[in-house]
Amino acid sequence: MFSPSSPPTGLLEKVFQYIDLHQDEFVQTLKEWVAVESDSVQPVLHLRRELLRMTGLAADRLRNLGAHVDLVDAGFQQLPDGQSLPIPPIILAELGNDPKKPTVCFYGHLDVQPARQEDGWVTDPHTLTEVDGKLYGRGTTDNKGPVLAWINAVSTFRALDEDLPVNVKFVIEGMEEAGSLALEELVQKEKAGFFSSVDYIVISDNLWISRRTPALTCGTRGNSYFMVEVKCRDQDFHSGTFGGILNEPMADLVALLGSLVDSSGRILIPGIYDHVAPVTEEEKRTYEAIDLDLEEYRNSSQVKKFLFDTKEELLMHLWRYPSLSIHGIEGAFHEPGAKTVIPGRVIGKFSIRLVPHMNISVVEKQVKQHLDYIFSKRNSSNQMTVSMTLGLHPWVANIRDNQYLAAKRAIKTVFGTEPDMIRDGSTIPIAKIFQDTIQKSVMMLPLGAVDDGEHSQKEKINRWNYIEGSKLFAAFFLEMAKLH
Ligand SMILES: Cn1cncc1C[C@H](NC(=O)CCN)C(=O)O
Ligand SMILES: [Zn+2]
Ligand SMILES: [Zn+2]
Repeated sequence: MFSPSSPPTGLLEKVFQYIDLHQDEFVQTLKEWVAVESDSVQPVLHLRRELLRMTGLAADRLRNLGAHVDLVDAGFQQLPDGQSLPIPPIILAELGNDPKKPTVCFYGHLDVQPARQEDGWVTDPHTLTEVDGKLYGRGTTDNKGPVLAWINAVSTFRALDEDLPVNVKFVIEGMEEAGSLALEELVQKEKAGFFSSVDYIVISDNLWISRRTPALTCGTRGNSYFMVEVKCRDQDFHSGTFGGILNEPMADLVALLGSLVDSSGRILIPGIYDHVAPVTEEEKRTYEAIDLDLEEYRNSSQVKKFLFDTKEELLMHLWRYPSLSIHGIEGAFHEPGAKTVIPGRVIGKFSIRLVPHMNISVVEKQVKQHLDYIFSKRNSSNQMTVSMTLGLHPWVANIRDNQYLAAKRAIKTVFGTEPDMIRDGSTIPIAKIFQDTIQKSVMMLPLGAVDDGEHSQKEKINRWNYIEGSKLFAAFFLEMAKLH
């Protein structure tokens, strides 16, 4: 009798064997992809050319699988300085359209964060380098490795001349790290087209909370990003000739930023916690079950002390409570040395991570009211302007959906364990957009380990995660077919 935890038999065994035998080829393709500096963050033409080249490589790979590939023109990005740069086309691809099978659509991105060896990489960030089973390189875990793992899973069925258990679609973009420019518009435009036959969406663009235990992600926080400008005049002053007779913009701004959050992490904006969903007993138990060694996590993060001492408190403050972070000050003097300047105009930047059931426009009002109040108390003659430049909703999965069940079974088969049911403190804006626009089930199925270092120096994916992850996607296809 079949049980999900029994060893793989028949087709699945053949698939796993094929993936094990061909793992060096899979790593080689990842190496070729990592070699392309597809940085979407720095707005320069030569990097946009690299992004175009990366898109071409992925499109070729998909065509070799037998997929029908559309490269959808995404127009241009307008830069603040009036220049414009091309946005790489978005790949819409499909393989199979058997009405008897479910259609699973994978979303991933080919662009990466900037990386320079001088920033503290041991190896060249664009030369995939294996050390002790760790594949170092920019984009290995975010997100080229997971995109290729999905492709490896599909290609294995093709290579074995086996029927694909599901119809597969791909949405692969090249501007995720720059805010998924043009993607929302495309999703809306293709709602009744490309997406009309999609039953499920899978995103693999976050990490486990553990180094060994796989995870399924059930929700992410949103974000609201604020800029607060304090202006005296457009030019800087000399503190020797103006110091003592001005309301200094930096003094105002530091007071404003200092009024936002206290040293225990509590946000000081009145009313901000009003709509945060209360914690239920059932929810509490989900944090207890998660595989997290607090000391190991703390040490590997090189932090002396976190704000919370228990695993449950820590996870709740990462995943289900809002947090406020101060990111930077534009216009401030920040270089080394002792310049005696009074900046004439400065912009403070901070953001509030949002959770259910916070309301973005309510948060915006509360922040503006609070800053108005603090500023008015200072009696400053400067001008303050507050704007919310980004409002991203939190996302919550429907974990009772079939695809979560299929993923759990596939994880059990490949890893022999139940997944950690996790949330993620950061935001993948497209998840909520997919859910709201095409109204189909969205699942986040991460492959990478907690210590992969996405966006950081020495980014890596473990060979084990990459190869077992390819198996996981293949097993997931088979479980989906069974459930349909
Ligand atoms: C750009 N931006 C501004 N507010 C939120 C974001 C998205 C960003 N997303 C990630 O990092 C993906 C992690 N897998 C974040 O959450 O900061
Ligand atoms: Zn990513
Ligand atoms: Zn990223």
